[in-house]
Amino acid sequence: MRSPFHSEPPYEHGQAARTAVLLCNLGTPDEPTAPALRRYLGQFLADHRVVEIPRLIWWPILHGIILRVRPAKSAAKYASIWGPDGSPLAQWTRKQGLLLQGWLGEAGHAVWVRHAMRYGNPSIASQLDALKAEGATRILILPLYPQYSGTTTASVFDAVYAWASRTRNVPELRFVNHYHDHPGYIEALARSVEEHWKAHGQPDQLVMSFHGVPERTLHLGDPYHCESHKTARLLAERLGLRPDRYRLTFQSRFGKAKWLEPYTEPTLIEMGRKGVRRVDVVCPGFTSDCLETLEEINQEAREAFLHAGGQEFHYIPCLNDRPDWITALSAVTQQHLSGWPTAAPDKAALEAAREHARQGGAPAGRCPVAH
Ligand SMILES: C=CC1=C(C)c2cc3[nH]c(cc4nc(cc5[nH]c(cc1n2)c(C)c5CCC(=O)O)C(CCC(=O)O)=C4C)c(C)c3C=C
Ligand SMILES: [Fe+2]
Ligand SMILES: [Fe+2]
Repeated sequence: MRSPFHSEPPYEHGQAARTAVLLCNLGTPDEPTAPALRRYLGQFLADHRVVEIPRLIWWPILHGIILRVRPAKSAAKYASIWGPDGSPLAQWTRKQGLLLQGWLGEAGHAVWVRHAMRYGNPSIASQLDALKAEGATRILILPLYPQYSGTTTASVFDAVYAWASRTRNVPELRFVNHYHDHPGYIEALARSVEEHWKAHGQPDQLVMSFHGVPERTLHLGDPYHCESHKTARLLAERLGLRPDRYRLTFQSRFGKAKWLEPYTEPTLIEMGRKGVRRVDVVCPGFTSDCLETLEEINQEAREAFLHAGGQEFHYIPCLNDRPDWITALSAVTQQHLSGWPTAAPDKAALEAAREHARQGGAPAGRCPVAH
């Protein structure tokens, strides 16, 4: 009989414990085309965390109507924001991963950073497989959503649990729920607004627009509404804005149900009609520019405000690759890594751990590496 010690991995000796961070974002289509959108929306809108309608009712609507009509319309919107390197959300998320890896390295942590998408590519499962194959034994799951919502954060966690349920040797896992009130995050937001104001002066009103969710999620206990309000209050306080100088609104409503109010675009139209001359819009819940900020806010909402009588509309970009934002992400990461060793492991032990992962354990009843 095989000795139980044969399957004991080399990192048990403490030399090759390897810590990794998986930055998780929502995802985006591979191309701005109707077929790519159909694949992406098919995966996204089938998630019961996102649409909480019983399958029996939702499935015919999704497959019979939405996936026939929406892909072409959404593809045209994506085409209007697509860059030379693809989807802005994908580009910024990739860059944030690389920068965070560098920042953590400079702070003396030998931590791997990868990024993954909840829908589309690279998937959470494929990136967790890759980290494990590289020898990671401890993984911090860091969603790129500062405010917790069951529709986003918990859905990322679901994907991690689903991967873990199919994995024999599960690494140690930690999860970041939120950082909506983290001083580094608030500071980065405040500086992004202040830099804009330094260059362009101040507006009559600052609109802080967050992605919406159905209102019923608030009554069912989802903290997203409250966390968005706390972020907005902290940002306003840090900017020294009185309550009558800013508004919190919710955008991107989907379907006919009531979502969190006030809605962004109707609020901007009302402001334009009431004679507000200039508004600046910032989207603190989005950590990367994406369709919802570049098209819905900077194109559609801009036009709606100006058409309603507003004179000047300024869109303040998301945190993207701002150094103060990467510093904040690095601070959140370091707080959550506390107690996990992050020193560079012994090279030979690491190679042994990788070999272990490559061999898938002890295929011939014999452990492939020496302990
Ligand atoms: C169907 C319901 C939706 C809920 C609930 C929802 C919550 C939610 N979404 C984000 C962040 C993003 N959403 C983005 C796009 C997007 N969102 C929905 C629907 C819901 N979102 C759809 C159908 C789409 C796709 C575009 C479209 O067809 O309209 C994006 C942009 C992705 C990109 O590729 O650029 C982001 C980011 C949050 C934070 C959130 C809840 C808090
Ligand atoms: Fe969304
Ligand atoms: Fe609330």
